[in-house]
Amino acid sequence: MAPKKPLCLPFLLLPLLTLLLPQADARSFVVDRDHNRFLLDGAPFRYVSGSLHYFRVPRVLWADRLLKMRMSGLNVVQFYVPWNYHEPEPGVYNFNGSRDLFAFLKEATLANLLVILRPGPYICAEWEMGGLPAWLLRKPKIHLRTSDPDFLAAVDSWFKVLLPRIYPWLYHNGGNIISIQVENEYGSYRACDVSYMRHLAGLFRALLGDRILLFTTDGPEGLKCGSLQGLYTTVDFGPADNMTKIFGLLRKYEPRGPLVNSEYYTGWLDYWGQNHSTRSIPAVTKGLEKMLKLGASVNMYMFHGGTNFGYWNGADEKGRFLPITTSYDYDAPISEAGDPTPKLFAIRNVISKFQEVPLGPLPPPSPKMTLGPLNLHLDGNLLDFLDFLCPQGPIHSVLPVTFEAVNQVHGYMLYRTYLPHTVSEPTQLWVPNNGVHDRAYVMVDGVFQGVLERNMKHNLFLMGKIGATLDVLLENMGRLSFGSNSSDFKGLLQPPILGQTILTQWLMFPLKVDNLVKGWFPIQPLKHSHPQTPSGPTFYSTTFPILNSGGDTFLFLPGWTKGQVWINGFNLGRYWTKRGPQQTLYVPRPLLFPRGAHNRITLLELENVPPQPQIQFLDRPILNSTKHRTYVYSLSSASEPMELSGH
Ligand SMILES: CCCCNC(=S)N1C[C@H](O)[C@@H](O)[C@@H](O)[C@H]1CO
Repeated sequence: MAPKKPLCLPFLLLPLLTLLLPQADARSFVVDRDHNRFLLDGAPFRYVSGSLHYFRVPRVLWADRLLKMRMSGLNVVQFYVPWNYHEPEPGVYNFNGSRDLFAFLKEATLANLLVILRPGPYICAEWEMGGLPAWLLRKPKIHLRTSDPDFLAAVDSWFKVLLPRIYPWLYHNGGNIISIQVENEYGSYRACDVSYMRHLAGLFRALLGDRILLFTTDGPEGLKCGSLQGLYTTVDFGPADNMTKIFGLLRKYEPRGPLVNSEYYTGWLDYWGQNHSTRSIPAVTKGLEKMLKLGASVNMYMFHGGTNFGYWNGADEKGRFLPITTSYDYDAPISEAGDPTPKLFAIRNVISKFQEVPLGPLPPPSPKMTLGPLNLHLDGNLLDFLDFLCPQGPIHSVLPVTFEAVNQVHGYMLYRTYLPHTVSEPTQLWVPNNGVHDRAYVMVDGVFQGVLERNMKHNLFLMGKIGATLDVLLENMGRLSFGSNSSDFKGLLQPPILGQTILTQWLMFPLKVDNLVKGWFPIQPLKHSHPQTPSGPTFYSTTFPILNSGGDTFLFLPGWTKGQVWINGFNLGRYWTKRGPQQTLYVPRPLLFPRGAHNRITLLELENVPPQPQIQFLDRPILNSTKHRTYVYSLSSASEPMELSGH
């Protein structure tokens, strides 16, 4: 629903009223440079905003999260628009269900929250490829985030679809969007292509008109290259940063107008294999109070983080490739499960010193559910399902090709060849130039040999007879969302070498695992032609009813290694119990069928299953376990876990 038209007064009354009343229809949000503030409808306005990403929360929970943000004292919600979430293929658009951006805008209105929109085209956000669609890489030489004509053509095409749909939602048109960000921390990107930024600014102006406030956001080191004449300059920094110094730097770009921190970090992101990140409540509230005392407008990043469901996590490059975890809890004021935390109440208390906070209690934490342990049964080795996973059959090439070259965006692709000679002694298999993007699971005649991993594990040793089938399952762990200026292609980027032999003649099977899991389970594989060893890529599943009315819950996979989970066909995301720090996956209650119906859980375990293939549903998350442990929780949620073993 587009916003309502302004009230239509009987035309005889209007001239009189416009003389008597301030411009009743003069909806406006502007910068007042004379008084270093914003004006909303002509009155001084300071926003206290929070980031919530609709693409990380099931649609049925949007209203709940936005209400909690409003009740926390916020008056604005800030969010990105991921291009790749809405244009999965060139010219194919999806604004449905949990991708219905306009339904989210309406929910924000209903929650009495104004909106700061950040449509990119690049958004970073620890999101797959920073929001850019992977299909851009089908032109391998494309220069992302520059005035490369191929890149700009795709950007123009996308924004000519999106921005006209945004136009009615602009505040002065009756909507709730008060400002729009152009690009994202462009000053942190080595290209520093000012004509690209000018192109974007011109496109936004052409499609959104000249009244909407357009702005940029950069870290302090990025202001030089990220700011642009005609776009309001804002900055981002966290509790530990030197606010006086940074705002002083900002004043070099915006000598007058309100100070704005567009991303005040309330927590931080997590990487698989690194320690869980937190930010202390005193540090966060101290910095917030100092900014509000300065009269600054602030957006807290994140106020509610949510989850990287499916394959949507991104990755950073900090010395090595670091994929982001499935949980985007971010140690945010509202937890991943949507529960108010002590940090929220502390922030709410600070806000209440500066502006009115809605009366009434915050909604309580949602009901939680424990269940299990549940035994999972073996459905079959992934190789047994190849006909279902790749119904169109393989692509042949002398040398292996990338995911992008065969239009495979997410997930997995199987690379198959045959041993050109017998290797009767353990012989090294490796891929030159760190060319495994990102993890490879190696089988010989269906028997799991081990793993190769980008930056981490460059070789393994195997034996086999001439003509034996060598299968290399490649996993895309999420494309770089920050740091690298190069395109993050996925798959085998170089032909593997066995001993001294470059392996050629490859069959590539792009795998549609989600279609299989959604469609046919439990299916019986056509043949169990592969040894049913509980190692290597294997499907497990079971069904289960929920007790009484159920609740939110956290899937715990003690003893499992790494893989993907689906519940009732919904791709819950990646687990990596062995590496951590995340040990549980958030399961929103709405994903589960009510009491009596049977829910189905399916796992694709990529490496090794525990001796007893069991799972549990806990009533609390485990996000900071840096050791692989095995716990058994008693069914009563009050008890602490008993640690069975540490290894
Ligand atoms: C390790 C730094 C990753 C770069 N990202 C940074 S600084 N951030 C700024 C960026 O604009 C935002 O989208 C988020 O990505 C945020 C971190 O949560």
